[in-house]
Amino acid sequence: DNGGRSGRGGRSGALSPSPVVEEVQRIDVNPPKGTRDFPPEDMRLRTWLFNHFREVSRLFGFEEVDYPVLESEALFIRKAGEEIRDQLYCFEDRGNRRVALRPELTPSLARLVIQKGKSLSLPLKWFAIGQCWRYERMTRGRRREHYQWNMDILGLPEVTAEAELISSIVAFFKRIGITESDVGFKVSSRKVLQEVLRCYSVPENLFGKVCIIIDKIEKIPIDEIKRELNATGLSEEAIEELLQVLSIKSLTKLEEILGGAGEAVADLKELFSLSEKFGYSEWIQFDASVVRGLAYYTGIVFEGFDRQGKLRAICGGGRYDRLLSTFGGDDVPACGFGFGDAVIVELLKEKGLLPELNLEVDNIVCALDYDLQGVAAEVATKLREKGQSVDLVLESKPLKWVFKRAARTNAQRLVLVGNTEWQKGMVGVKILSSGEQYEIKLDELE
Ligand SMILES: OCc1cccc(Br)n1
Repeated sequence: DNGGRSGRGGRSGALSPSPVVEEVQRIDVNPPKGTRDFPPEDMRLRTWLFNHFREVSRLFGFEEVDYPVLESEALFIRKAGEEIRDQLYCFEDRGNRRVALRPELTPSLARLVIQKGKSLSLPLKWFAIGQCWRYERMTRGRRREHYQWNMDILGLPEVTAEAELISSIVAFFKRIGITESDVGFKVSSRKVLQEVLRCYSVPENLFGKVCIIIDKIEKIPIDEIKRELNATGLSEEAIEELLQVLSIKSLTKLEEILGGAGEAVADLKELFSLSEKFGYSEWIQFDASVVRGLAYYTGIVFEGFDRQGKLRAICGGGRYDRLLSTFGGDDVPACGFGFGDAVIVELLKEKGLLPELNLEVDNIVCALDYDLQGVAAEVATKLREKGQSVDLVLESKPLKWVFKRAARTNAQRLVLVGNTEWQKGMVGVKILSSGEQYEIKLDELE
């Protein structure tokens, strides 16, 4: 069915009017609230960003993995009061199963590692770039989906794993022109909190909840923080001491307060020493107030921030040694990070570092007469088999139109198939940047 279009060489694209035109209500052509389309120019930037994510992951010897966007809701039900839980994009499917669009990738990784069990050889280094979802009341007009790059190392209890992960993020920043004067990493350890809470014999099961409250320290008033901490059962004294410790910005000071025997100080000292060896010590700073907003972190935590303080956290991660056992699996030491696709673009805009990405095509091939459409297809196929991209004009168009399209698509070369030349087995070529033009035998066309 040619859709009512006229025959060969006729005006293409014109549909013969249907006999009865019923009034069709126009659908909402915007994507659902909080979601984005990626038209070509936006997709070029996303592809550019993801290619850097992938190249860094390759340089660090990580293997790519992925999981379903849809997971069992149970994977994300944690009782620590996390925002990610309150905003879970969950529903009951037609089989009456409780399911959710993943709000993060780490629980899926844990699920797959448990599923694979002993067949996996540790340590494993996996990376993923996946779309993650949250259902937030649109009052705040924030997005409901973003793409996250995750890198995770499982099976390594040593702090070298965290040091390697931060190194990979630094490598990414450097590739796109971001320096340590633009961004830094605030680094701490949840063991700092643990050691303080232990002094006040706070039960371990409160640990996640306390962390989630403290993660809000810069987002809600301090009195609200104290009230919520109090509501978990912490004494006034414990709360005061906790807030004191959280304001510490130097490891030396931390050691004075906690003593030198604890794991928190030892881990952090080792990380800062490794950062010298990795060559990114200028990028990181100790900041005891960093706890991150996910309940399952158990050790070192870190977050990338813009030094101008204009943007939300760029990325974040840490150690989560106990996550697998919360799903009934055997614990495996683990650490990883998530890096969203939105804040980084805001940062690149701020810094004037957005790349110029234009559509590029090597050739535009056009038959000057519709009878030569087959020959044009032959030319296009030959060039494509040589690895050259070809925008083949699939209809009869005036040369003016072809030149206009060549300019818009930034075609490097125009190949014209015309009767005169084709009688001699030749095609016409025009190099669009220089204007140089010549005839050439088809089998000599490179
Ligand atoms: O960073 C939290 C988050 C999770 C899912 C989707 C979006 Br947008 N943001």
